[in-house]
This record gives sequence, C-alpha cells and structure tokens, in this order.
Amino acid sequence: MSADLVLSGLTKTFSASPTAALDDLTLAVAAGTCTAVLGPSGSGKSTLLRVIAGLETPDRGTVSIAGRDVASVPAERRGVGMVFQRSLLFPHLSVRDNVAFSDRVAGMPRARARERAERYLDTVRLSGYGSRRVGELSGGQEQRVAIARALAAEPAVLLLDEPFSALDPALRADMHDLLEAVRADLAPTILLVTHDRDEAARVADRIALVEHGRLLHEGTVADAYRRPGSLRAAELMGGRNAVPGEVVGGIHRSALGAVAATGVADGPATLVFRQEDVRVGEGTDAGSLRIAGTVRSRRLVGARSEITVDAGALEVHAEVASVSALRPGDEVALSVPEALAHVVVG
Ligand SMILES: Nc1ncnc2c1ncn2[C@@H]1O[C@H](COP(=O)(O)OP(=O)(O)OP(=O)(O)O)[C@@H](O)[C@H]1O
Repeated sequence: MSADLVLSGLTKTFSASPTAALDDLTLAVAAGTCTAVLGPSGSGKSTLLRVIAGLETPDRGTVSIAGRDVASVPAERRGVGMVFQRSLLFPHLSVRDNVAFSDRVAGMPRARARERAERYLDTVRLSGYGSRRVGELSGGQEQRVAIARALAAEPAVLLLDEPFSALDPALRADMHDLLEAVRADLAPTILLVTHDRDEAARVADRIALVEHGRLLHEGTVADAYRRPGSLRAAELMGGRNAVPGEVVGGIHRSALGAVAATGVADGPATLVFRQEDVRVGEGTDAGSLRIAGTVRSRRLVGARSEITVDAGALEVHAEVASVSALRPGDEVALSVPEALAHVVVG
C-alpha cells in the first residue's frame, strides 16, 4: 500500500502574495519511507502538502505517485490521506463512523465499513472506543481517530501536517510510538510536516528543509544534523557553532586550524559543528579540534546546560552535563572530533 512520491519543479504563487509559496521544489520520497519537512513559518510546508493532496493546483511542476503524474486525478482518487494539526472529525458521528466515513462514501455497506473501521481503530490502539462521540475524546485520542480515518482509505501516501503539535509531550511521545507501529504494519509513504527537530529525528528516515518555498537540504536525519548542505541548513537544524574560514585546495583554514574539506570549491566557507559534539577537555584523539577560552555564560537546556565560551574572536557553544562545575569566568579547554565538524560553502 505504499508508492514512490516524486515532486518535480513544484511552483505555486498565490495571487494575494508577492512571493512564491513553492519555488521550483523537487523532492523524492521512496515507497514506504518517511520524510519530515522542516522549515520556518510561512516557508511553504502546508502548501506543499495541499498541492500533493490535490487541494491546490501548482502553477508549474508535477506530482507523481507510483510513477504516475496525478495532475488530472482529483483529490479523492489520488490515494493520498491527510491528517491536520486539528483532527477535523465529524462531531455528530461516532468514532467508528468517523473512521468508516470514506468507505461509506465509496458505497460500502454500513456493516462492512464499520467492521473495517474497527480494524483501524485497533491499529491506532483505540479498540473499544468505536461507540463514543468525538466530544468524549482527549486531544490525543482525537488525533488517533484522525489517523485511523486516513488509514482506512488505504492511502499509498500519508500526509501529516503538524498532527501532534497541539499535544502535550507525553501524548506526543505516544503518538510517535503509534506512528512507528503504523509504519511497521502498513508502510505508507509518509511526508510529515513538523516544527520539531526531535520529532523529525524520532519518526522520520529523512529530513527535507524548506525555506521560501525552496528545498534547502534533503538527506538522512543524521546528515541533516551533522552534514547540513549549507550554513542556513545548519542553523535551521539548531546548530550553534559556525567558524568562518576559507577553503584552498580541499583544506579549510580557520581560527580552529586546518580541516579536510574534500569536494568543497575554493573560496569562503564555514566550519559547522554541533554544540552536543563539543567535549570539555583537551580530547585525546589526534583528529580533534582544540579550543581554549573563557566561559562567558551558562543556561539550562532541558536536563543539560549550554555554555558559551569566548575563544579569542570566536564564540563557541557546548552542551555540558547539568552537574558540570563550569561557571562564567572559568577557563576551559574544549575539543571537537574532526569527523563531527563539517565544512559548508558560504
Ligand atoms: N490560500 C492562500 N492564499 C494566499 N496566500 C497563501 C495561502 N496559503 C498560503 N499562503 C502563503 O504562502 C506562504 C506559505 O504558506 P504555508 O502555509 O504553506 O507555510 P507553512 O510553512 O506551512 O507555515 P506554518 O509553519 O506557519 O504553518 C505564506 O507566505 C502564506 O502566507
């Protein structure tokens, strides 16, 4: 029940808006995989999903599902299911009849459609809830029903538009487990729009970064974090360290010394590395970048702390354990394994 999804040169400008919501966006999602779409507010993520679903028509470009251009296929025949931030369930129907809705519209007899609905309610771990009214459900349960309803239509492609963002962290974690179970069971091809990098890392195979309607970076989750395609991509992935320098002959030179930059053209380039990858101490392995400086500030980041270190003209950010004794004013030696530093153009 999964299919390759290929988007090619998608462009969409709304008449009310001077700039393109989608600008020549090309992206491929392999059958049965999940790509998370991350990007700032207004970058075109929802428009992208709406174009794929057939709810908007692109000015240019194509959407292909299982190798077929779906331009002339109406939304309800595309084999695409969509779940939004708000569940948009029918309040006057029972949970079971909400899930059975698409089968009923397709003409399936009520008893059979309800039987199938129960199966999908079981998939989203809501068996026993079929007779309830939507108003009797929690937000998390409502989203489960919305997912069951989308799955009951057996979509080859499942589009999720910030489906968990209104849920509290514990419920969100439950939903991530649920999505994993759905993927193992039914393997739809999924495009998940989210603002939450951790969510993307938890549930997706790959990350697509979108800004101003353009694709900035596409790759595995690990690469999005550690090998971003550009300085902007590094920033959007929450990377806090960027050291300007210059590449000459495949070597990047900066205040941190020389680092291999294979394949990067000569010219200005920036060395990026994650705050999570900076270690306190000199680092024993030969391939480490060493940084000496003074702690300027320290702030809590969840259960850990982040320190900002002044190292000459450089500002370096490092995550440390909350029990770390480092305080503003302390001298500190830091190191970064060279393999975890990455050179981007610009
Ligand atoms: N129906 C519409 N009419 C006019 N402009 C629109 C319409 N829908 C979206 N836009 C514009 O297109 C751009 C992209 O919007 P879109 O909703 O796709 O962004 P987004 O990345 O999903 O944002 P967010 O993260 O805030 O949900 C924005 O500038 C928005 O104002």
